[in-house]
Amino acid sequence: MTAYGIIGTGHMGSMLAEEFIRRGAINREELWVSNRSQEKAQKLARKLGVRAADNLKVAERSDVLFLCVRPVDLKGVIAETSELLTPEKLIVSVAVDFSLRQLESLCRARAARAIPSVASGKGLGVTLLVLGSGASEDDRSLVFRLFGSIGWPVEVAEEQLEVLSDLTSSGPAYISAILREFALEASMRGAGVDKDLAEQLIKKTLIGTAALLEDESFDDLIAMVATRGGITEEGAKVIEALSPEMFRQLFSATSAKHRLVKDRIGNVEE
Ligand SMILES: NC(=O)C1=CN([C@@H]2O[C@H](COP(=O)(O)OP(=O)(O)OC[C@H]3O[C@@H](n4cnc5c(N)ncnc54)[C@H](O)[C@@H]3O)[C@@H](O)[C@H]2O)C=CC1
Ligand SMILES: O=C(O)[C@@H]1CCC=N1
Repeated sequence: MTAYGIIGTGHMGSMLAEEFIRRGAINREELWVSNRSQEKAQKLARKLGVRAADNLKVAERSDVLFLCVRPVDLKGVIAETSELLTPEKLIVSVAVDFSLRQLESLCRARAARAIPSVASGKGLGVTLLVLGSGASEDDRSLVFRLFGSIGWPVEVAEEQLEVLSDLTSSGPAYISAILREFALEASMRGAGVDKDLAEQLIKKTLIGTAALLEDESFDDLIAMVATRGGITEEGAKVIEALSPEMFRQLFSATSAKHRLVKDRIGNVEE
C-alpha cells in the first residue's frame, strides 16, 4: 500500500485531499494530513475520514508527500522534515516559484512540481507537471494518474511554469475578474439591470461558452456569434484593440511578483 501525505491543508491541500479521495485516486486509509494550525488539519481529517498528525509524522508515514504551503513557507517545512525525506520518497510541491533545483538541494527525496488550479476541485483543472532528475517512470505514471483524476495533467519545461501558471492556475481568478467588470458595466448602462442578475447571466453564459469551446476554436466561436455587419463584431473590435495592452501589463506585473517571491526565497533562476 502506498501512503500519501499532504502538508498544508489550505485551499490547494484541502482541495487535493477531498478530490483525490472523492474520485477514488487515493483511499482514505492511505492519506495523512498536517497543517501549521492543527485544528484545520483535524477538521479536514474528520470530514474525509483520513488521519491528521504533525508535519514530522506525516513526512515519516508518507511514500508520496504533497507540499501545499506557500512558497515562503516551503523552505521551513522541508528543513523541518528533511531527515525523513529520503530517496525512497517522492515529494510533490504545488508551490509556484520554488524550483526543482532548490527542492532537490534541500532534501534527498525524489521530487516533482505540480501546479493545479481551483478548477481541479470540479475535476476540470489543468495541472502543470515538472518531474525532477531523480524521478522515475513510475513516479511520472503516478502523478499523471493522480492529477488525471481531477482534470488534465500536462508535462511542461520548468522555465515555462511561470507564464503557464499565470494562464492556468491564476486563470480562473483573471477570467472571473474580467467577467465581473463586464457584468458591472452592463448594470451601469442606465437600463435598470440589477448587478447580481447581470453576474448570474454572465456566469451562465460562461458555462455555455465553455461547453461550446470543447469543440470550437476561439476564432470559430467568435465567427459564429459575430453576424457579418451585426452588433458583436463592433464589440469584438474593441476587445481586440484594448486587451493586448491589458494583458501585457498583467504579465509584466506578475513577472515582477514572481521575481520578488523568488528573491525572497533565494531561488532566482538565471
Ligand atoms: N490557490 C491556488 O489557486 C493555487 C495555489 N498554488 C500553490 O499552492 C500553495 C498553497 O496555496 P494556497 O492553498 O492557496 O494557500 P493557503 O494559504 O490557503 O494554504 C497554505 C496552508 O499552509 C499552512 N502552512 C503554512 N506553514 C505551514 C507549516 N510550516 N506547516 C504546515 N502547514 C503550514 C497554512 O496554515 C495554510 O493552511 C502555494 O505554494 C501556491 O503557490 C498552486 C496553484 C494554484
Ligand atoms: O496567487 C498565487 O500566488 C497562487 C499561485 C497561483 C494561483 N494562486
